[in-house]
Amino acid sequence: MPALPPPAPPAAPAGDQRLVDRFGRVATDLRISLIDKCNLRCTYCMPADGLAWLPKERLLTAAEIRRLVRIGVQDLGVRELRLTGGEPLVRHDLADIIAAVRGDHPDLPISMTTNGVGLAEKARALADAGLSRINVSLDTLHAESFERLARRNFLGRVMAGIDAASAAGLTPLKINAVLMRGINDAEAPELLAWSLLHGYELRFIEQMPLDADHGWRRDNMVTAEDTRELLRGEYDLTVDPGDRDGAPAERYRVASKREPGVVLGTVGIIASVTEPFCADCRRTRITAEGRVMSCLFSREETDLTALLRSGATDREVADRWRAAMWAKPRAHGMGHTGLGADDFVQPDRSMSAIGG
Ligand SMILES: Nc1nc2c(ncn2[C@@H]2O[C@H](COP(=O)(O)OP(=O)(O)OP(=O)(O)O)[C@@H](O)[C@H]2O)c(=O)[nH]1
Ligand SMILES: C[S@@+](CC[C@H](N)C(=O)[O-])C[C@H]1O[C@@H](n2cnc3c(N)ncnc32)[C@H](O)[C@@H]1O
Ligand code: SF4
Ligand code: SF4
Repeated sequence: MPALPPPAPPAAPAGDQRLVDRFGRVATDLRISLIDKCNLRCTYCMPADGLAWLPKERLLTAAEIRRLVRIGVQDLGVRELRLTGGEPLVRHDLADIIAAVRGDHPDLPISMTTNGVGLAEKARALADAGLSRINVSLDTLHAESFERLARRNFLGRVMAGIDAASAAGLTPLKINAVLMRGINDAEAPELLAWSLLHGYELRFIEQMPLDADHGWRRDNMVTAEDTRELLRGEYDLTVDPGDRDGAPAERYRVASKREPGVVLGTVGIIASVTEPFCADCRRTRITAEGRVMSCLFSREETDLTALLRSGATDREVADRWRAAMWAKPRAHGMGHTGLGADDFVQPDRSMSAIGG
């Protein structure tokens, strides 16, 4: 944490209070981590044991989250909200938070990224509360690989969660898969076949250096090109001509090699390491304890909770948030892209504690 608040951005033109940074980017996509706690321990994210959870009183309350979203949307130009974690389903007041935000913003797209454990029991209530759509993380269709990757034996619960979310209309439903060399990379075509069959949009995510164990190695990760190569055995891929619109995922149209030209659906690849998209980044993040992280790899965090709890006005909160975003680094938490470069420093926190 910096000792002082970050430098203030220049005075905005009247009426323009957006979250701009020094490189001309405008953050419109708000990601809030609801809780740092998780019921899985994916090897690329959390350690096998340990990692103390934040005490409850340090988490943003439902009312604070509602207020931050209101300030973001009404004053700072936020246009979409993503709820994440840790595992957002672990938060007991999740449906209440969604309902409160939905009540304030009838047209705001509200999505959630989840590991799917417990989703079967909650999907309908979340949809009724006003959740728009959902992304579920699923790296493998095999129980043994699931247990190796997540260190828990919950594949059946995740599958049931995906079914329930689909039935509840939380669509388009996207599946996030991190490929790990020698564990689930050979499964890439099978995961795609399964997703196409069910009408889910699969995205393969390059593993980033955000694991608590600091075990990431650039020369051992499965790259976007490796992934395309794995898929090319079974499918033809062509870049989707649609506007990417700041999305991390590059989308590809998928055709079967057996019936060339017949488009079966799409697949996305999120190549944060080898084909970074920082130049068009539109993200602003708030951690579960209410700190703004202007970049996933920021080493500076700006606390809003103390302001919220000290009677600050909306304007004061918005100004602090804008100042944090003004200081956003160019890319990958530094002045250039290069995860794994000599001058890259991995954040102390794991992905689960930042909010993926
Ligand atoms: N480098 C980088 N990677 C990100 C960022 N946001 C998300 N990701 C990666 O993309 C993965 C998928 O993120 P999701 O939470 O599903 O969100 P999304 O892909 O932006 O969302 P939609 O396509 O709109 O549903 C995350 O697990 C991260 O690995 C970001 O700002 N920077
Ligand atoms: C941190 S999790 C939080 C939400 C929820 N627990 C889940 O797993 O979907 C969000 C996303 O981050 C991804 N993720 C976690 N660690 C990662 C890493 N080191 N590199 C790339 N993606 C990662 C997960 O696969 C997941 O899709
Ligand atoms: S990726 Fe999601 S499910 Fe896996 S340990 Fe991290 S926060 Fe938990
Ligand atoms: S690494 Fe930082 S700048 Fe690059 S896309 Fe992610 S959040 Fe944006």
